[in-house]
Amino acid sequence: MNMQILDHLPEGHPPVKTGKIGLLLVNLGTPDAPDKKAVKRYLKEFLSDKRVVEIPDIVWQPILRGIILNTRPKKSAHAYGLVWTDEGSPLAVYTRRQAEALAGNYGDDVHVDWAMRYGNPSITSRLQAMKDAGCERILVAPLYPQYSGATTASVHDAVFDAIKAMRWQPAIRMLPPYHDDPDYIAALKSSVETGLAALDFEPDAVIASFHGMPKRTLELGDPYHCHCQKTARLLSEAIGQDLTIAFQSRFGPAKWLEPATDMMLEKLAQEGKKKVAIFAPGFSSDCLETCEELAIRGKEDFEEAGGERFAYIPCLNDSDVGIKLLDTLVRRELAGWI
Ligand SMILES: C=CC1=C(C)c2cc3[nH]c(cc4nc(cc5[nH]c(cc1n2)c(C)c5CCC(=O)O)C(CCC(=O)O)=C4C)c(C)c3C=C
Ligand SMILES: [Fe+2]
Ligand SMILES: [Fe+2]
Repeated sequence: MNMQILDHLPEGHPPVKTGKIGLLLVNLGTPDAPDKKAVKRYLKEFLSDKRVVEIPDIVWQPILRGIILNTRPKKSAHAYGLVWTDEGSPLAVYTRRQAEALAGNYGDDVHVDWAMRYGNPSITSRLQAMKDAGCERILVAPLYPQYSGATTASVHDAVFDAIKAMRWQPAIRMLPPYHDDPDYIAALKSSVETGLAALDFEPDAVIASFHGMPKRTLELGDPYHCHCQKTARLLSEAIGQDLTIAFQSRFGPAKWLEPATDMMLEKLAQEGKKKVAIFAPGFSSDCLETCEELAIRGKEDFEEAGGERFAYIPCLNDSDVGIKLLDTLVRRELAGWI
């Protein structure tokens, strides 16, 4: 498709650009800076999403504004400070690099960009920029291999909320979850095998740590838990090695999916499994939850419980296999458009 500026418009109709396609990679979001103020702003937006915290506003907002936003930002800002890079928050850095690596793969008519569900750059601003540049068709890729209401569906909501304000809406496609896609499993296999081969010890356990969710979401029919289990099973079969599944990042007093990663690390050390390798297949980029919670705190917890060797294997990020995977997934969804 060639970009055109529509001519033959009736008098009074504003000029419009047309004929382009957009590819928008979306990840969760991260604060603009590793300080209390920026973290508070980010957490307020994130934790006010009803897809994330499924408690009526009348009960939740006083807790959020009265307690959580007055206590958590300081602690979280400290954690972000430990992993912040010269280029910014790891999640934003890798998501930007993923978009940059894909840009140009599909010809001049496809604009590739990235956005965050919470914080910046916002989904609304990037969709508007694509529309202004003449994108009539947009593929949105929520970078979550496993579907959950809190992540995938929340991106869908934000995309359709954003285009609600447009008179002339682009056609929208969404990348489906890819938890059992053979290309995703092959990419994980390559990454885990490379990570394990680089170790100077043989792990007694290899842990696949997924972000947790309240247990209630499983009972309400969210497929997230099943998707995580299936990813781990397929990967375990592919690498011919047992994997220990665990769920990290518990938030709030409700019961979350189990076993919890921190408890599992303690248990393994106490059972005499003193050498472990851990990786996070549900995160397409390294972020606070992997760089700080797993690689720093997880290691400390494991060693305090008597563990001796601990290795963290990075996410797919913008590695060659990671980019090849994203390219394969995206090309499939762009079929018929390019
Ligand atoms: C990968 C999928 C994710 C799911 C599922 C998910 C659910 C979920 N998360 C919270 C609460 C928090 N998560 C936080 C950070 C965070 N979460 C994900 C991904 C998923 N979350 C990522 C990629 C990140 C990292 C962001 C970054 O900036 O690097 C945080 C903020 C950090 C902190 O203060 O600890 C919170 C809070 C809930 C409640 C939830 C499910 C309902
Ligand atoms: Fe989270
Ligand atoms: Fe965390």
